[in-house]
Formats: sequence, C-alpha cells, structure tokens
Amino acid sequence: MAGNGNENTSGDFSFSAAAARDALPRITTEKGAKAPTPREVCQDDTAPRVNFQTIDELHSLQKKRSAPTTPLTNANANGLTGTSGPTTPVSGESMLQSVSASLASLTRETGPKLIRGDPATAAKVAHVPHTPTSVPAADVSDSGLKFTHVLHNLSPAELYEQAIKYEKGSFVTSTGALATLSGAKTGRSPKDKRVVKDETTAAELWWGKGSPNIEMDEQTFLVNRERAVDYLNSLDKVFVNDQFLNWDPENRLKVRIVSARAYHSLFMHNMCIRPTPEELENFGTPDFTIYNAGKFPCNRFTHYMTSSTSVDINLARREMVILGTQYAGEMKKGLFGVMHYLMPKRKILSLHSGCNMGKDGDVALFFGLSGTGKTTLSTDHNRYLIGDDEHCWSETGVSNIEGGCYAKCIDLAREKEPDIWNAIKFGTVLENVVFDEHTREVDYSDKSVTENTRAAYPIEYIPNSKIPCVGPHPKNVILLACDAFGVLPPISKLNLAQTMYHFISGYTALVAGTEEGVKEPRATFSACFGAAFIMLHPTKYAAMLAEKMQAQGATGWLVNTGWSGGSYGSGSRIKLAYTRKIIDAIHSGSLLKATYRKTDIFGLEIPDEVEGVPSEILEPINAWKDKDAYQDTLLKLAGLFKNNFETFTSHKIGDDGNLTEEILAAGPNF
Ligand SMILES: Nc1ncnc2c1ncn2[C@@H]1O[C@H](COP(=O)(O)OP(=O)(O)O)[C@@H](O)[C@H]1O
Ligand SMILES: C=C(OP(=O)(O)O)C(=O)O
Ligand SMILES: [Ca+2]
Ligand SMILES: [Mn+2]
Repeated sequence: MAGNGNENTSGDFSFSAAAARDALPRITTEKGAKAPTPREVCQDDTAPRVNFQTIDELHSLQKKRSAPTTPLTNANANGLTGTSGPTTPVSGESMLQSVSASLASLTRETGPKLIRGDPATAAKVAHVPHTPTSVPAADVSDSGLKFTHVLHNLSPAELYEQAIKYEKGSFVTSTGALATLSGAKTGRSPKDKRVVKDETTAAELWWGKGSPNIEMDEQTFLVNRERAVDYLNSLDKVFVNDQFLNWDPENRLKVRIVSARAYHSLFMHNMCIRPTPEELENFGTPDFTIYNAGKFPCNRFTHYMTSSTSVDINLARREMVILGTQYAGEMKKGLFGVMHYLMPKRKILSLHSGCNMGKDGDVALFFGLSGTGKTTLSTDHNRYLIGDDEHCWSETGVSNIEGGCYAKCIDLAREKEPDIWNAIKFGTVLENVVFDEHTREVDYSDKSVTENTRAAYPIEYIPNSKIPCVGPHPKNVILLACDAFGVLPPISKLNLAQTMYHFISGYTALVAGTEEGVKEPRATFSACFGAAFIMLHPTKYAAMLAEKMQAQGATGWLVNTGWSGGSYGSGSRIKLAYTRKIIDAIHSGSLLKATYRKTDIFGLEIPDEVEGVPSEILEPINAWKDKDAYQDTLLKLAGLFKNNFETFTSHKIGDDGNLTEEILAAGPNF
C-alpha cells in the first residue's frame, strides 16, 4: 500500500444526504457509494481548491521529490517515479550495481538482486538487472531468486522513521534525539578484534605482546565475510552509507558501510564526513567497505573464533566484517585502525586525539584513552573545534578524520558541558540512555543499561566547530591521563623526551564501560594512548610525533583529569572546572611563564600557580591526608610504569640514538 496504512482505500467515505437532515449522518463505507453532488452540499467559496481527488493523491502531494543537483538520468530511463518511501538523490543503476558488487558472494553469484527503496513502499522502483553468472541455472539457490532492498544514504529523518518503525528500543527523546539500544554489547570487544596476517602484514604490522592485532588467516576472514554477506543478503533491506574519511582533500578515503540497522546507518551518517549530492553522484568504487552483520553471530566452529563476536579487518581486501556485536563504536574505531595503517605509509601521523584551535590559530592536540577528556576538553566554547577523537598530522597541518563527535554522556549536565548538551537534538543518536516513559526526558545519571552511554552527532552541531575541520600545525600537545591512583599532578610541563615517554606509555585508569567487562577503574597502559587502534609498532608513531613536535616547536603537557587527594575510593575526581582553567592557561601561553619545580621520582615540572585553580592541589601530596600512603602509592605507580616500559627498552626511536637514550631516562627514577 502506498499510503501510511491507516486509511481505507477500498471504499469511499460519504455522508448519507437523507439522514443528514434530521439526525447524525450515517457513514456508509460500501465500495462505490456515490459522492454528494455539488447541489446537495453547502458551497463555500472561501475554501481553497484541492489538487487531489483521492487519498493516495493527497499523500503523493505531501512529499516533494528531492531536488538533486545532478539529473536522475538512469532512474528516469527506467521510468522511475517518486515513491512514498525513502528516496536517494543519486543515479539509481550505477549505485545499485556498485552495491551489488560489494555484496557479491565470493563463491556463488556475481551479486545479489537489489532494489532501491523501502520494501514496504517501493513497489515501483527500479532494480539492477541481474547479471547472469557462470554458474549453471540448475545451481541457482533460493537466495539467487530474491531481491534485497537498498536504503542508500538516507537522510536522518528517513532513518528515524525506519528505526522507530522497525527497530525495537528506538524512541524520540524530549530534545529530538533518537534513543537506541545497542543490544548485548554496550562497548567495544577488543578481544574479538582480528586482523588478517598475510605476507605483507606479517612484516609490517605490530604483532604479539601488547599488540591489539589478533591474527587470523585470509581463509577464515573469507568465511566470516561470506557469513556476513549471506546474512545481509537474506534480509529484506540493507542500509548502505557512502561517505568520506579525513578532511584533508588529498588524503581522503571513500568508505562504504553496509548494515542491517537504521541505527548504524544514522550513526555513521553522523560520524563520517557527509558527501554533497555531487560527491555522492561521482562516488564510484569505495576505498574501504564495512559489512556490519550486527547481531548475527560468527560461527564458533570457525577457526580462531573464541566467542560469538568477531570484528575482522582485511587490509589487502580493504574490508571489515562485523559479526555478533551491534555496538556502533566498532565501526568508527575499526576505520580508525585502517587509517593508522594507511596514513603512516604516506608519512602522515594518525592520532587518537581531540583537536581545537584558538582565535589566533593556535592548535592544541588532546591525547588520551577513552574517558580521559578528549571530547569534553576539545569542546570548548572559546575555541574552534576541529575534532574530538581522530586526527591526522601531515606536512601541512592537522585534519580531522571524522565528520562527527561521539561523547560520553554519563552524568552529562547542561551547566558543565553546555555545547555537548545542546548538540543532543534532532539527528543525534543517543545510545543506551534511560528516559522517562512519558516525557521522554533523558536521565543522564542512570546507568541501568550501561555506564558507557553515548551521543553521536555531526560536528556542526557544536556551534564553534571549524568547517572544514583542518588547522595549522599544533602548538601544544596535551597528554590526558585519568589517574585513579591520584598521585600524578593535575598539570605538568614535559620536555620532548618526557612527552615521548608518556606518549609511548599511554597511562590511564580505564574508566568503566567503554570496553566490555570493565566495571571499575583500573590502571592501564595503552601505547600511543590508543594501542587498541594502532597497527604498526608504537615506536613508529612516537618517532613521527617527536619529529613533528621538534620541527614545530610544540610544547608537551601532562594533565591528570583523574583523582586528587587520594586514590579512587578515597580521593575525588579533579573538578572539570579546574581542569578547564588549566587548559585555558596552556592555550593562552600564561602557563609557559609560570615558575616550575621538579617532582621526585617522575621528575615532572609542576607550576606554582594556575589562575583559577587552588594552589594546594597542584602538588598532589598536599591534597593527601595520609602522606605515607601517598608515597607508597606513588612508588607503586612508578613501578607499574617501569614494568610496562620494559618491552620498549630494546627499540630505537627515530634515527637519533640520543633521543632513545633520553626517552629511557625520562621515566620514573627510584
Ligand atoms: N576533570 C575532568 N576533566 C575531564 N573530564 C572530566 C573531568 N571530571 C569528570 N570528567 C568527565 O569524564 C568524562 C570524559 O569523557 P570524554 O571527554 O568523552 O573522554 P574521551 O573523549 O577521552 O573518551 C566526561 O564524562 C566528563 O564529564
Ligand atoms: C568510541 C570510543 O572512543 P572514546 O572513548 O575514545 O571517545 C571507544 O574507545 O570505544
Ligand atoms: Ca517521493
Ligand atoms: Mn571521546
């Protein structure tokens, strides 16, 4: 049915003229019942003329055909007319052929039969002519006979409708965001992230202890790929996003995301760079493709599989397969891993950092693991936001990889983080939050579903975002650590060797939630503040960072956004307002002029004063009641740093042997 399904289209409604004179009109609904003649009803000349004779016609008027910037040549040639379902302003056939090629089974057919549009409404849409295969007709299976509908680059409004209609757990919140549930997984699954080890990647990538790359072979990847593709093709419809990564036009990547849920499609719409209609028309073949089968599990009898979840990357095929998890963050962080492989090949450094720029063009990077404050601190009302999570640093400056932000929203408060609060509106995906069943007001303090509640919104939802998201070379490199031990100073200035030491160490207390199974903060070391995403050995990225910082004269800083006055449990988290003051002082340059003194053991330079921050907290021991406990904890943490760094002591960093020595000496001394 073409309409919304509520109206009766098989018979006309009409008033019985005779009954209307003396009683309530009787409604007759018999098919073919006569409409009143003009003489029998009151003529009201003020009523506007209508342009429809039937309900179907009325409904067809409601939706205006999208005005594409390029003609719908293929669609027109097929006699395509506007349908009442979601439409796409791109040429029909070439897109369908391209998607069909993406979704081709590797063993049976050249590609599934695809139709554009929503199966519920798209009866009259064009489909791709099914290319005959070399397989004899007798071998054709049922799957070869069915059509799969493709919902290509739908708009947020269309995706809302799809989600609300078909995906349980989808609701509009009081501010217009789309609340969704990500299912059993509410965080990434790093233990299920695999990378194909072939001749090339065996030599190039980081494998073994500490590496995030769990190996799998090509054959197993193809088994999982086939499983995902078969699942997607078995559905009535799939969502396809064709988008870009990286705002640096010379190093842009074309990505295609095939998924089963409107939630995933809207998430990636927000997180990747959105093409213009012209760019979409000329999209061509993607550089990288994700097959996201979501809740459909991997087969545990498949070699290498250790659970029903597997997130698999094949760099040679430029493909990623997701089985058994609906957590959308896997897609964005999976692509980030790919950039960590591709960009260094072009002498571009990929960074797990936030990035913003002051009015005078001073750029700051914010490195840090999940929950340390990249998103919160790079979103600063007084500065331009370049991006909150993934960047590239090239010969010409910095560029954001993404087109959106992914903010944690546990305990989100309007007063503390107004820009993020206001970004949660129509178009934003709100994952796993709890809301009032009637008012649909979100309770950001509610952890019933998970601690890792999230909002994904397009970067332009932040009022002072810098579009295009590029900037000059960074002036400040801020390393964020959320120190659950409460012994690192809230702010310290680092020399280059110390910056490298802490960059390679990548210390934080992992905050609960973002990774599966972590319920309490615990000390963690993650090389380059993103070991889960890097592909090469950490020292490769460190050498590039050192070279760039040296060339640009950038200053390194270590900021503890974690505990003060005691460890987690006895101390308390440093107030966000204080951390913001510290960051302000870094940006303004005033902190460079402060007087510093060196701490024992870690040898960190701490300032005597920061405007707006109580001086007692600048030296951690002062904030602790139990001074012995402080010393013990400090030594304990220093020991953890030393242990962790053992694996790096045999690696040379850059061409300069001196730097390696200096870095080794920049760690704790005790
Ligand atoms: N002093 C602080 N500095 C930074 N963030 C803080 C601080 N205190 C509390 N927070 C909270 O910690 C979380 C930091 O998360 P987020 O900025 O999303 O981290 P990331 O982007 O690095 O994963 C936010 O929920 C923020 O409100
Ligand atoms: C999405 C993530 O990013 P972050 O927590 O760094 O914002 C993640 O680590 O899963
Ligand atoms: Ca239409
Ligand atoms: Mn973040």
